[in-house]
Amino acid sequence: MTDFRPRRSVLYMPSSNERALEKAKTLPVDALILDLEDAVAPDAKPQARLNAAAAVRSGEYGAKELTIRVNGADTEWHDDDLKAAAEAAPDAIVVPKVNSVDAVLGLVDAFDAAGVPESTSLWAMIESPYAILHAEEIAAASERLNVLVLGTNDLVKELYVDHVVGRTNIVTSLQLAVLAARATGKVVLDGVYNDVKNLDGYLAEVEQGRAFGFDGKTIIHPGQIEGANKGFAPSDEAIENARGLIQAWEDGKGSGVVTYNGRMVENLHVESARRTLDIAAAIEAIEA
Ligand SMILES: CC(C)(COP(=O)(O)OP(=O)(O)OC[C@H]1O[C@@H](n2cnc3c(N)ncnc32)[C@H](O)[C@@H]1OP(=O)(O)O)[C@@H](O)C(=O)NCCC(=O)NCCSC(=O)C[C@H](O)C(=O)O
Ligand SMILES: [Mg+2]
Repeated sequence: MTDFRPRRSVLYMPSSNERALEKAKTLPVDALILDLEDAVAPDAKPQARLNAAAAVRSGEYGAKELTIRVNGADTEWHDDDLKAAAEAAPDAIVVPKVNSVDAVLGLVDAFDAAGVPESTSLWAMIESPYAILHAEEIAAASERLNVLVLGTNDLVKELYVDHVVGRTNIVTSLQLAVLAARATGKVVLDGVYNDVKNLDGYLAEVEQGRAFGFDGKTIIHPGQIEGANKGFAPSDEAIENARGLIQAWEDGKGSGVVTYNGRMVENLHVESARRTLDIAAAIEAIEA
């Protein structure tokens, strides 16, 4: 696995909230989304834009991946947001409501026109029924797009449904997004959990997202960081199992069938075990 970057916990923060921007410097998240969109009132957008750009340029956020969420391409704020982001050169620009291949291609052109450096990638938010149904094409539309971000609040709104325990009414959407990411080699991040005081409900959703195959979770409050960091990292048991399985495979070279803990081991299991160890090593490196 090359170029793996942990994105277990990806924290949104309103770029208008200077206290939160300051606090985020010390929070143990893998990535930050400095928001200019929904979390920022229209009047506050110009100052939020300046704050987000200053935060990226400050060099005070350690190894965290820094991204700026601009307002959507069809809004009056988009061009100014993109210009400010281009100058600040974050790791990625997060664009909301990306619904089609044409939208991705338009954004890539807009990035070039605004002078967004090549080192800044595009994270596309998948948050409408149409985007879910076209997630694979959207994900494959450009090399520059490396992360799909689920916008489950907008998705629930667009589906005319409610937020329900277990997310039973959007399971198909979540799984289609994961399938699209895996089919195209992109990263995929789960949506946010709004009830910031309900830790048990949040942890259940982390576990569900991990089980579905998401790479990490977008979050909205510092109290959600630990759960995501733990939930999207290989457990001690998984690491130990991966090491043992690889050892059994190496020891058994030349013999026909290898077993570990009573289970058949094939090359594909060894590949999964190596992936687990690579992820664990990447997490250890950023936490060192
Ligand atoms: C949800 C909140 C409004 C709650 O805020 P608050 O009541 O102030 O929380 P606390 O008092 O418990 O905060 C404790 C301290 O933590 C800091 N804090 C809180 N949230 C953040 C944060 N996101 N980043 C950094 N720091 C944060 C507070 O400043 C307190 O600090 P201190 O005073 O020093 O102790 C609030 O959490 C919040 O605004 N969260 C982010 C909301 C947001 O960004 N929403 C937009 C994205 S979600 C979305 O819609 C995704 C998608 O588009 C979709 O459709 O689903
Ligand atoms: Mg949204």
